[in-house]
Amino acid sequence: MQTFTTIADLRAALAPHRLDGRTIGLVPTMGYLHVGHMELARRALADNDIVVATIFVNPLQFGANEDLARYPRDLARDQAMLEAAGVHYLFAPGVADMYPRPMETVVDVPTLGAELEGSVRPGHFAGVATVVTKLFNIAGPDRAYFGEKDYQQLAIIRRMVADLAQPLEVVGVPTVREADGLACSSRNVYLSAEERAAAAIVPRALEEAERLVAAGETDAKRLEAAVTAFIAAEPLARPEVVAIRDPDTLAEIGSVGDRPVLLLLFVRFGGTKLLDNRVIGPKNAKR
Ligand SMILES: Nc1ncnc2c1ncn2[C@@H]1O[C@H](COP(=O)(O)OP(=O)(O)OP(=O)(O)O)[C@@H](O)[C@H]1O
Ligand SMILES: CC(C)(CO)[C@@H](O)C(=O)[O-]
Ligand code: BAL
Repeated sequence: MQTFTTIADLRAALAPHRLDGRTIGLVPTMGYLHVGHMELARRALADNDIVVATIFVNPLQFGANEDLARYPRDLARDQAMLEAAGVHYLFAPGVADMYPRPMETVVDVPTLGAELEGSVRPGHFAGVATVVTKLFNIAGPDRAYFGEKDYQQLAIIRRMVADLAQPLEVVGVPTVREADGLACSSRNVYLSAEERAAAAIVPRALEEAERLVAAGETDAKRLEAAVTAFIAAEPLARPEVVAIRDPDTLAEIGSVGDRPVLLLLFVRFGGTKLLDNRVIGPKNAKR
């Protein structure tokens, strides 16, 4: 595997592959890799001739009081994991490589980006949409891989690709979990031992919601309230977003049980945010 830090070097390496008609899969990440990221890489390797992973902790998507400076980083370990998996190229630019000047041009997502996680992270999804567009422009992939764990992010990227006719396929990859059900996440390392044990409440809340719907709950607001109370019963957990939405449009919906609905959770443990979600209903029946 070759690692590049400049846009020009990555483009030079990919140009001959494109000329020879090889397909390129892109796996964008912020690094500190775990088995969830490696599942994206595995899928990309299965579908494409050449796979490019990217590691960039993107300042544009962090709010002023967020964890940009302390975001976990370990490039040598990440390189070894990607190399062992068979990834062909790693693009790991510095901030000056990606943003040599302040960005004048950005991709905004004013409606989808303002709700749910966006309501507690203003500007976050515009930062994501902008960097992902730039990574697409740099690598020119045929397919790009994103985790379903970041459901709103995946929905926004799908919408962006459609709205802007970006010439690639977006592939969503199911969430990889720890033994107790907690979704793998780079930020899990921030959790204290007590918080890590308590965090199992998050996937259990998804199970609880599924149980309530199976038991006949039909009202979205009542279900949100019940799930919020279930999470809040764990003293270390602060539920910030508990929302039932349309799985495709993320629009609010009133009733559950008659069609698949998205349950999206954003829960804080101390200073750490954890995300999870599940599509509940007929669409999810075989999961
Ligand atoms: N458990 C997981 N299963 C599948 N994909 C995942 C998982 N965790 C993250 N991803 C995906 O990996 C890509 C890169 O995510 P990122 O580097 O932000 O990792 P992360 O673990 O989500 O980090 P954070 O803890 O900062 O949210 C995203 O598309 C994300 O959805
Ligand atoms: C897609 C992404 C790499 C853009 O910075 C980031 O938001 C992430 O890791 O999910
Ligand atoms: N995993 C999404 C990237 C972020 O939280 O900034």
